Amino acid sequence: MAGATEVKICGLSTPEAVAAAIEGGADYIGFVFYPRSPRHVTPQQAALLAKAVPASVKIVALTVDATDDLLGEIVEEVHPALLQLHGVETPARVTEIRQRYGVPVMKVLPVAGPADIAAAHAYEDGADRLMFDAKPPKEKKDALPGGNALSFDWQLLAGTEWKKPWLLAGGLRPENVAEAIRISGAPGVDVSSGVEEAPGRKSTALIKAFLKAAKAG
Ligand SMILES: O=C(O)c1ccccc1NCC(=O)[C@H](O)[C@H](O)COP(=O)(O)O
Repeated sequence: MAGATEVKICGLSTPEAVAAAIEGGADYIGFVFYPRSPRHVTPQQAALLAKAVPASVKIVALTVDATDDLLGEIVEEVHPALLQLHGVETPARVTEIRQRYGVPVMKVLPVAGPADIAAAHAYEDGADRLMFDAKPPKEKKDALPGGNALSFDWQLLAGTEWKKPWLLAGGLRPENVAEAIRISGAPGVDVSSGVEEAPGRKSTALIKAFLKAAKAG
């Protein structure tokens, strides 16, 4: 996809939101398998939603330190193109998951400062893709590992080089995504809260506006 920014719309849970992402030109759509999330879907619900997704749009299954049983069920029911690992999975666990299920993996790295960017290099060999997302707020004890509408300093990624394709996430919205791409140099972006009317409730208009702004950016 040289030249065009890849876009992932995450946390979809209705046929309307899935249709808006496809119509708007999303490259990836994400389903969240994490019961604490307002965007959580079961593998069976995701499998139904996935029926409307053309092969040109990749389905991403997002899990957080998932057990092998859950990963196996998701792979069997949903047939994702990518497993997004959003927990504290080690490089060894990332490699193990990739080998066990034969599905490419995207490891998410939480970022608050330069040390987090440096630490991400440990995942370059084992993961197929990387995603840099804002670190959850420390002061909020029950904060989710992602989907917090928080951004980090995009400049931290400017000029960095990676062996694998990567996405920028965290606090992106239709109004700021072009600037985020320009500053960070991100080849891909991901959004959840920035295309919602309320936590877990996606706006079809915001999904389309985000895609338009990111693809133009
Ligand atoms: O979105 C969630 O509810 C979620 C829950 C647990 C782990 C990860 C989660 N989301 C991960 C994503 O890929 C989000 O799109 C990413 O964190 C950006 O979120 P936002 O800042 O809300 O756009």
